[in-house]
Amino acid sequence: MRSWWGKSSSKEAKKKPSKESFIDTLQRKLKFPSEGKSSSQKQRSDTVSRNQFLSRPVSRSTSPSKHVGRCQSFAERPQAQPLPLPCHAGVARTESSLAKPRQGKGAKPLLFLPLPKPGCIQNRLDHPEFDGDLMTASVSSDCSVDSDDPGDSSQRSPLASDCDLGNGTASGSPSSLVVKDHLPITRTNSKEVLKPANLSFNNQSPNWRPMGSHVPTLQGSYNGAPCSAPDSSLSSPSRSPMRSFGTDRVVNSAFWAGKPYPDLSLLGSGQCSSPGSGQNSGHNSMGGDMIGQLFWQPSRGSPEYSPLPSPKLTSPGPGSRIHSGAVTPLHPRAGGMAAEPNSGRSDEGKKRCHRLPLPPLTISNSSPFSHSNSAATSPSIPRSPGRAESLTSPGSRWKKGKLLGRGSFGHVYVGFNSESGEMCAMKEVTLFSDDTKSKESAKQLGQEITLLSRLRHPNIVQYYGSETVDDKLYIYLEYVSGGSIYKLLQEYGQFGESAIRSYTQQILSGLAYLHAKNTVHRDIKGANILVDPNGRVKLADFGMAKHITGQACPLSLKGSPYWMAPEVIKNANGSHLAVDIWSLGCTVLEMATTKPPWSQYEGVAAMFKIGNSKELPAIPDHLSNDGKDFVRLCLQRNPNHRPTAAQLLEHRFVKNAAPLEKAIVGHEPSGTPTGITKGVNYVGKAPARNSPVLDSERLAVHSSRVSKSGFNFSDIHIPRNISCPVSPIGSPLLQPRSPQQLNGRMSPSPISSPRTASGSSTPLAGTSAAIPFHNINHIVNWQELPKPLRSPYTSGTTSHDPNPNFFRGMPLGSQPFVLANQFGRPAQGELHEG
Ligand SMILES: Nc1ncnc2c1ncn2[C@@H]1O[C@H](COP(=O)(O)OP(=O)(O)OP(=O)(O)O)[C@@H](O)[C@H]1O
Repeated sequence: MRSWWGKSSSKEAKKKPSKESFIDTLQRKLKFPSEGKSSSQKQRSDTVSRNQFLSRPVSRSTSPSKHVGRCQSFAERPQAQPLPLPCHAGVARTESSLAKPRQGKGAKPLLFLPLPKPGCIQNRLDHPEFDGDLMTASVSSDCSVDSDDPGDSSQRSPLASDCDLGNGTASGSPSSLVVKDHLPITRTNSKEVLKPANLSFNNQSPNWRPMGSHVPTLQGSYNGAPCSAPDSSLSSPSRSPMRSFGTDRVVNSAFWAGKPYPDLSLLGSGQCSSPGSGQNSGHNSMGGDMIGQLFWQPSRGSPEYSPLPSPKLTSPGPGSRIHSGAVTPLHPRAGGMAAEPNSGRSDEGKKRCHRLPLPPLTISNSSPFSHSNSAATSPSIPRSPGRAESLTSPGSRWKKGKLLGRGSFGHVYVGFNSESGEMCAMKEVTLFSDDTKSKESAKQLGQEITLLSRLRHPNIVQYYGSETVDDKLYIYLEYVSGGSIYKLLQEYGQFGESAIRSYTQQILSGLAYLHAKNTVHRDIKGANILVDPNGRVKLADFGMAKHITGQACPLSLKGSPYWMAPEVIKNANGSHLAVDIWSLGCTVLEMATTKPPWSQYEGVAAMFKIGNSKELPAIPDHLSNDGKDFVRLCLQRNPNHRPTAAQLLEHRFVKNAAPLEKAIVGHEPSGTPTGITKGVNYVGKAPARNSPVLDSERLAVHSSRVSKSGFNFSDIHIPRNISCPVSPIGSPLLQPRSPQQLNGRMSPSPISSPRTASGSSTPLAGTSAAIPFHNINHIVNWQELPKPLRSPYTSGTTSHDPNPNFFRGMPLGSQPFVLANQFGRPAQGELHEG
């Protein structure tokens, strides 16, 4: 599969010299999508980042990767230099150091995206400046994601086009679209955005600015210094003095101002791990350190590979999970000045300076993790010998843990912060140069970042932040340990109706919130809906999501075939939001039967069926009448006839859905019925506990239905012992089931892989089945589609295709020419009727 992941060493060797240019190319393409299109855009591009990138070649030329063989011991690598002595003056985070990073050798610019504090996420959402900032970013990036005002499309930026985040239908220029979507990533690499003058948050209170500037950083309105922990590229097991920079510096930093990180002086880690050290960990999916990640084949660090451990490096064993950039030297631009005291090292090019992301601060008041009471840092916490070093690490950073799953564009790992004890999901994507899929990955991830950073809802996976480290992009997300609905279906079979009701209600809740923000997910399906151990459902994978404006435009061919609405397949004009409702109906059927509708057909045939026939999919008899009615409402071919998500929340099928989360005795505030917060009906107690301040927008979204329904959980008896199809295997500490353990109902899938805890979500992600998108261009008809692209639900399908996500994320121009043939439309770019 993903040939772009696993490149041979020789390939890599060839690539390395051009790696820098690839980044250049990538950056250029991402940042200057519209170069040549208009002088103003060009000028903007120049202003934003061109100058900054001019320094790249220098640093690139000194990339350690060029000098280090993949099997070379880490200790033998050129960058394994003695750690510098602490020098606060030299490492002070100053604006000037940000704006004028050292341009010498090794001054490799990094795309640094510090993590926001969840609290600041909240703050940001509560601040109108946030929207303004997004707006600014949108304008400067030609991104259609403009207004962030939930439910108020009237306030959307007039400059926003109706083009997809990833499609750019308005422009009609695939290339430009791709570039636009890269903005959130690439802009962060611009030193321009680091200048206070460009900051949208200058007027923010100091208490809000630091972390709150993170997301805007993604949007290009960066304010303050990056906040990630500095680290050293040196993988000395002993703590580096430079990592113990004084708290005063941190406290004085504008970036850190107001940030409740008294332990900032502990940033950085003295932990050393080798690229192969992860092997010592039974559940460590990523052996080695960040260097290993960065300069070894990405796949080598994953559990499915066997990286050679460096004999010269300490292998902390189970605790040797990789720091996010734990051994990556700080880059001066990435606030790396903090760890580049004297630049005394002669070989600056060997420094891979970037700061590590901070963990998300505790969102929930009830979170067992807090920085003042961190279990992870408690000396009373028993630690295995292998973890001791890890846990005593001073760094507040994420360590890459086991592999959770693989998607089309990257791997998702558990991230663990040994300082706070918190976990996250780290989505890692390697950005190779002139690789079509790499660009597509970056684009999609950029979209995902852009959208996710604006969302905050208990039924939507929370975005924490992102950063780019060399050729890898990391997105830090709320960790939802139960896995996807798809995976649960594969492992446990169809859901009972109570679970379906509850899940559907929660999906609707998330969709209602999303749609109120004029955002359509466009890829609702079981594989993109995660479940936590309490049965709380979270919408995930916003790579296909799109913010829509009022302008009408043909629907883009985006999504997963079996869940695609007819109007999408037919490229008809229609309500964009309604496509999610159709997909939800398909997902309900998926939960009820383990398969989406029309799964008896292979992909394109199914699409043809969906798009051209008048048939409705079969609804299982065992579904209640309410359930059947709900599905029928969702699967109305005329999108205008489909109820909205908010309306569907009033449907009997979901209205009385029982929460699956068990009550925690003594934790509920008196007088507040479980699941009800300020009149907002949620399944579970997430809003009350996980969101100190509920979004007014969310309240607005749901209050109407609550008032209409007058429903109160206290009015009914809610069984607490509902069988919850939540898989404990989602726990990062548990091993996935072996194929033999799976019952006969399930079709083989990557989830059976002993190396993958959760199912890969797309056939393209299959180990050997993935087809680079550009290769799909050569496919001329369905029969030529490789097996993995065929329906995973039909009998003749090979087993390694867990998800019929055939055309998901296809670059423009590569989208179903097959469909073009089928539907008589031109086979290029977006397929528009007429
Ligand atoms: N926040 C999360 N918490 C727990 N697991 C997650 C999380 N995000 C993703 N995963 C796991 O990683 C797998 C791949 O993630 P995801 O689908 O988001 O990647 P992707 O590259 O966007 O894939 P695709 O775009 O093909 O759907 C998922 O199937 C899921 O099992």
